[in-house]
Amino acid sequence: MSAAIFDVAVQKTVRSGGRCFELDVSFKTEAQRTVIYGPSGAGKSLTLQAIAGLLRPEQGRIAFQGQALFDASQGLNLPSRERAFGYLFQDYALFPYLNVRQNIAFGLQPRSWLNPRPAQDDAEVQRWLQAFELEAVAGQRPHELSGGQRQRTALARALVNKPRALLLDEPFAALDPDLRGRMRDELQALLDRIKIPMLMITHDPEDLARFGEASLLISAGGIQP
Ligand SMILES: Nc1ncnc2c1ncn2[C@@H]1O[C@H](COP(=O)(O)OP(=O)(O)OP(=O)(O)O)[C@@H](O)[C@H]1O
Repeated sequence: MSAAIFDVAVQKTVRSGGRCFELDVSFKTEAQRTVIYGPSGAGKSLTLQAIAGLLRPEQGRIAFQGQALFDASQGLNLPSRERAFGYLFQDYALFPYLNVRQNIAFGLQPRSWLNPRPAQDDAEVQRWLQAFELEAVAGQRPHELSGGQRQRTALARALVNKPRALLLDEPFAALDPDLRGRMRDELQALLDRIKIPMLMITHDPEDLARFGEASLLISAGGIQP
């Protein structure tokens, strides 16, 4: 029997301004494309951050294709970089003072001066500039881009390091409805081409219909049965 792509069972309590939110999510998926769907404030982003290694749960375990990434009982917490996932933030989180090419190159693993980046890394940046038709705007900064170009830049940054899986936080929420449709087509074509597992969180039923080979419903911090 093959290992699940994602096998997650974690708990975390977050507190802010006197409020307390309990995340207690547990799911296992064998699908290449999984969508976690739920309302605002349900705990979607916290779940994705825990899987990416950006948020440390208090309890539980996270495994990817049979490899443990986090295991509280064993004190294991693989750093985000070693998990090697491509992460697309809801607001894209592009660096405003870096141009498109530099933003994409930022996704590459940092290397020391003793171990400089090989030339093929620049070829990788070039490859994604071409793939997403960003060459013409490669020297422009995020505020000089359209919404679609910003999203493609962020996706290119997530992909340039050849991630083992793509984690997408509301990838289309910042786009107007027209563009949303087009970018969904683009993502679908991309996933068909690169064939890496994808985990998406969204509150948009259209995303669920389109990408939810497996779908999970989350509300009030937990996955619903
Ligand atoms: N860093 C944090 N510190 C404290 N509380 C947080 C933190 N991040 C999120 N929360 C709280 O945890 C709850 C779940 O947040 P989360 O961002 O996971 O929701 P979400 O389902 O992704 O919502 P949305 O669709 O609006 O992005 C919310 O009540 C939020 O206020």
